[in-house]
Amino acid sequence: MALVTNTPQWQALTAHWQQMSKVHMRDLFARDGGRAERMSLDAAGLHLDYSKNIASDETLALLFDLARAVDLEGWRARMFAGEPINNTEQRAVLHVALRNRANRPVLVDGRDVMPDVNAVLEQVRVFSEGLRAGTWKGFTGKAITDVVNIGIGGSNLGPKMVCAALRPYQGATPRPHFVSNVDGTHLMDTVRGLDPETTLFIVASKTFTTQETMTNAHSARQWLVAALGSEAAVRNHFVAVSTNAAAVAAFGIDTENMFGFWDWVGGRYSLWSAIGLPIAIAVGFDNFSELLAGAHDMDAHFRSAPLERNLPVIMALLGVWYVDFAGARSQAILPYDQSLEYFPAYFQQGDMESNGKHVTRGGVRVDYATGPVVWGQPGTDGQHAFYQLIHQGTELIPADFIAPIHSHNPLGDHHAKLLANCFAQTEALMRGRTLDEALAEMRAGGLSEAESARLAPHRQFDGNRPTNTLLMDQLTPRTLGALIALYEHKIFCQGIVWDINSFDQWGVELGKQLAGVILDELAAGKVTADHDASTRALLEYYLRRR
Ligand SMILES: O=P(O)(O)OC[C@H]1O[C@](O)(CO)[C@@H](O)[C@@H]1O
Repeated sequence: MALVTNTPQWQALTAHWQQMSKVHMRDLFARDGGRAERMSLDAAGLHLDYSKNIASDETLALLFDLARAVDLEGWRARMFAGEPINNTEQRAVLHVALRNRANRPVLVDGRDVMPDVNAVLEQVRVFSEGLRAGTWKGFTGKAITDVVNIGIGGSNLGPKMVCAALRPYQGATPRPHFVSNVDGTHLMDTVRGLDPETTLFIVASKTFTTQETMTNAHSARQWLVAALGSEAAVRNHFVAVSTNAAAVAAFGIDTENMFGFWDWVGGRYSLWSAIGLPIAIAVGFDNFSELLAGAHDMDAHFRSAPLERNLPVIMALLGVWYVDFAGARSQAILPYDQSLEYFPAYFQQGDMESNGKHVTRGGVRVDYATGPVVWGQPGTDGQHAFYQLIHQGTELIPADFIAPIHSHNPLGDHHAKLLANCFAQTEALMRGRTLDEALAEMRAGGLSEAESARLAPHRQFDGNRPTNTLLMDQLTPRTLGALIALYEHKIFCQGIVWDINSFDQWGVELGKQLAGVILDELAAGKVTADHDASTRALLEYYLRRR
């Protein structure tokens, strides 16, 4: 298939940006009293205001034309139908089946996967409830107080992000902990202070071969056995979440204590599967079910709403608009909720591992930009760190602002202040401050004409910086589920427009392979492989000084 850049729809958008790049959002609002209302949308408990974008009705119409030209609706149907749309691994992409609360049959190779999905969910329910009730005992007969998830990437970030986001739903115990980095400091810092008699480890790895996870799991096992004095203790203190039963058994974990999932669940889309076990343990299975239900609400919306009223589609197309036509290179995610502290990091993997691709599904090198750099952190910390660049830097950085109407911690006027900042930032980013406004403000403040003129260029803001604002009543398991699913589907839609496979991750393999070679050399104390001069010198430097 020809590259998407050759389609008339893409070319129309290129020409359209020539006009829109001269338009200021201030004027779009001034000309059109209905803009904010028309460009707002509610679905699955979320409210999206996308009116503060450098986009007119014509822009959106052209973007929807592009979506239709690439058959977004057809691809969406193919994903939900379980077709192998991950074409480099010949796999279906069915995280939607994991939260298919309607229990609609989902066929993979002619077989309904829902009975398996429901069976694992039931296993998660029984185990998590037993652990929370204290009926699952450690080796010495004590109930579990601390659960350490050992995993990395998709086997870490999702449960870690959700456990933090749903802290208000957690009791005093069991406390969730997360170890991912192969740096021994991570494991040691985590287990220091934990009681081995009341600690359970979940080894979470789809492949059960990932170096970081297996290294941490073996060290955790040693820590436990040394403390409890018996190999037999492993049975009570280790469970596994994996697709690789043989490797789980080889590690010494009883496969009775293994929670399975399937190759049609991508790592970065797996928190809805048994990878979510730490979530069910931390907040209870009912809340975990609510999380799935929220995602299912968003799935139903994504699947059935027309493109023009479809939240993930709109956010995806606006993202394409900035990346491919306005030259934006990054996308900020700015939650105004401390509980969402790991949300940007979660979607850094979700988005960048999915859409950081340079060839089309057919293997042809693209001649357009694909996935942007995704980054962010909670407001208001970010305001005092990097917002300066978003306001007055030379980069165009589209930003998503996410906030709940109600806080779980309604302390004095904290939340009003937090939200005042959130709304003020999007207003300032859109409006900016003209030179005349800057001058008038300084004169009113008593500055001399000369001083006002000198400072005015520094105090002037262009504005016209695009933002989306996403609001929800409160960050509950249900609204969080919908929010995560919204971003997942956004990523999917962008992958379809860019004609890339969003569900493989070959780009992380080369580094893994080379690390294996280097590790052997470090073990032998000698550089033997064929390295570039820089890498060779660094290895020799390290070997001389270690
Ligand atoms: O669950 P596993 O197999 O240990 O993989 C962990 C992570 O490694 C990757 O394969 C590559 O970073 C991710 O996609 C995945 O989430």
